[in-house]
Amino acid sequence: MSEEQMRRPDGEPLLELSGVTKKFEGLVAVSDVDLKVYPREIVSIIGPNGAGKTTVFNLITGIYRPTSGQITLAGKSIVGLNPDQVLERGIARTFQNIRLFNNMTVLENILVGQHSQLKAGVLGALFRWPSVQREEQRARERALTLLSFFGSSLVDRQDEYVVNLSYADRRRVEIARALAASPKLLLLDEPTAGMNEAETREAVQYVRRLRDELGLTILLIEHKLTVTMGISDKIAVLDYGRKIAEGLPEEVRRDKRVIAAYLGQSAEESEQQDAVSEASEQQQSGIEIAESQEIASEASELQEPGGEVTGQQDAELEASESQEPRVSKQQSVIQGNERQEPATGAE
Ligand SMILES: Nc1ncnc2c1ncn2[C@@H]1O[C@H](COP(=O)(O)OP(=O)(O)OP(=O)(O)O)[C@@H](O)[C@H]1O
Repeated sequence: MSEEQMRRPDGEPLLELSGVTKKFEGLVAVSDVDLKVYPREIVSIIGPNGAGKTTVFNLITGIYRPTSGQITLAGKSIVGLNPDQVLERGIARTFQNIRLFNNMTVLENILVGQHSQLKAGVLGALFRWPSVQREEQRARERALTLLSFFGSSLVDRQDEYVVNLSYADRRRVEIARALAASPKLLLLDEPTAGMNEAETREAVQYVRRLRDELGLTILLIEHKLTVTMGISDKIAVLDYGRKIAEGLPEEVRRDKRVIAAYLGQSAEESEQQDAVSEASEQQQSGIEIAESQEIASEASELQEPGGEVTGQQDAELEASESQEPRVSKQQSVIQGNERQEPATGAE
């Protein structure tokens, strides 16, 4: 029995990608990727900017349709489903750039997430039939239960406009909204982006609790390697759209192809770019964190001795995560094009 078979969790994969390829005209964004995610696993996808991570998320969630290959959830194909249908099947996600309704309250945002599960029709909502009122009451109670997963502070702020929340709180609300759809599989796109060290530590804990207490299976994209290494059962590494490595965090950390994929520039260049990118991220989120503290602490976390990866290599690895995309022109296309290819009906 191979090592992979020995440590493979029991049962069938919840999510399986087989030979998935996505081409955008001349560009192969994702190339022949295989990935199995078993129930209750936390699996991370990492890779340099432009490696294809977000495209994989967009393929799984029906924003894009694979050029070729198969994607199954619990053994059934989800290729060709649109994003709402994928959500109904049990895959919810959060976004790298938080997508909440800023002019709605915390509670209202969660209620929107439950919308697809409510039965009240237009007439019922208009005339406020008792059955509708009862359903609304249940939805509110459930929304509060979901918020309480993150402690009492968000429950206390349920009537606050989302725009007034800290960046970390908005990320929590976004996860609570994703949970409102009762997913089996949760896709988290950079769940700790823009967070300070303490918030990041807390986020790591609640990602674990999502699995341990709610039984969710989690696939995440995360740029902070300290987070990924600490939290993942398995890590898949993409580079130029190809999966170049997959395995336990320790295996991936020592993989020569992975190190080579990350080490494209000098540590000094990387650190400068990292500082600029961290600063703009913090500014956008409105969080005032001493950028130097963040960088210093990231660097010190990465200075653990041992293994084939030296402290410097590791710092370079971390720093290079924030470099500009390799294909910056195309990168700008992503933002505008993300929804330009709505998937058609189910296959
Ligand atoms: N809609 C699109 N049209 C054309 N090219 C695209 C589109 N979406 C993504 N790409 C290209 O596909 C490649 C992979 O992009 P993707 O956003 O998936 O990478 P990533 O690993 O998520 O990067 P990052 O870490 O910077 O978010 C990039 O070269 C990108 O420019």
